Amino acid sequence: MTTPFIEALLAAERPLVMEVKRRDADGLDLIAGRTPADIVAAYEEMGAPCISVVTGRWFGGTPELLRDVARITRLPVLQKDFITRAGHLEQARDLGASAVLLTAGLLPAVSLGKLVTAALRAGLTPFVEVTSEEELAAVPHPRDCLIAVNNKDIRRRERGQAEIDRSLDLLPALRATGTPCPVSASGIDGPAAAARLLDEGYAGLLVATALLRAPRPHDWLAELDALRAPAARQTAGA
Ligand SMILES: O=C(O)c1ccccc1NCC(=O)[C@H](O)[C@H](O)COP(=O)(O)O
Repeated sequence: MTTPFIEALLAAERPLVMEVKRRDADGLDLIAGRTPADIVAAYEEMGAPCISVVTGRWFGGTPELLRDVARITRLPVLQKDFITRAGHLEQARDLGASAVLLTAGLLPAVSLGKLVTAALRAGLTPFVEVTSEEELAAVPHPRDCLIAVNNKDIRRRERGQAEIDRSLDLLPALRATGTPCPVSASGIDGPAAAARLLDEGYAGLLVATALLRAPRPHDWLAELDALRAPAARQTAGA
């Protein structure tokens, strides 16, 4: 089963989930005086197939930020927060989310299973983040989930260096689950890392800090396009 969030990403020529996030892992401002509407308009203009909104407090988010973004855009919206209960899923849907982050490393396997099932029943795409094969093995219904490898460690508040090799190493295991849209998330700091992940076979990437900090985001994306292998560009969005 695919969902609007997964379909949008799979159909995109440049499959980047572009994120609205108020603060980086060190608490530094990422917004620079822009409104959520400014950021969403820029992302839409740059061809984002989907938008992510961090509502987690560590990153300066609030539920209202999700509601505001979902009201402005017709693109499918992912909520990134510490979702641990079915009530959070209802709240996400009421605020306008199409997809919800479920962090495998923070949830006991039983809870992850219940939340994936409840999200699917509620019409929400489970965006399940993993950092290891053990966490991946605990993801139920992988064909119905979007599974993402997080290159950072949320238990360390995403501080420190990203490990892009984690995504590269885990890709065969992700594919073996049958998940329709493997995604690499967090710490993708420039066009070179993004191009490499897409060329290696990732169907989508999630990027916040690098795009929000880019002095000229269009140039960032143009460089990504130029770096991607021609064959990969042809098959993307097919
Ligand atoms: O990963 C989580 O579990 C999490 C939970 C609650 C709020 C945010 C969470 N993660 C944050 C992110 O995943 C990053 O914002 C996202 O991947 C973008 O990373 P970056 O491009 O490095 O800003």
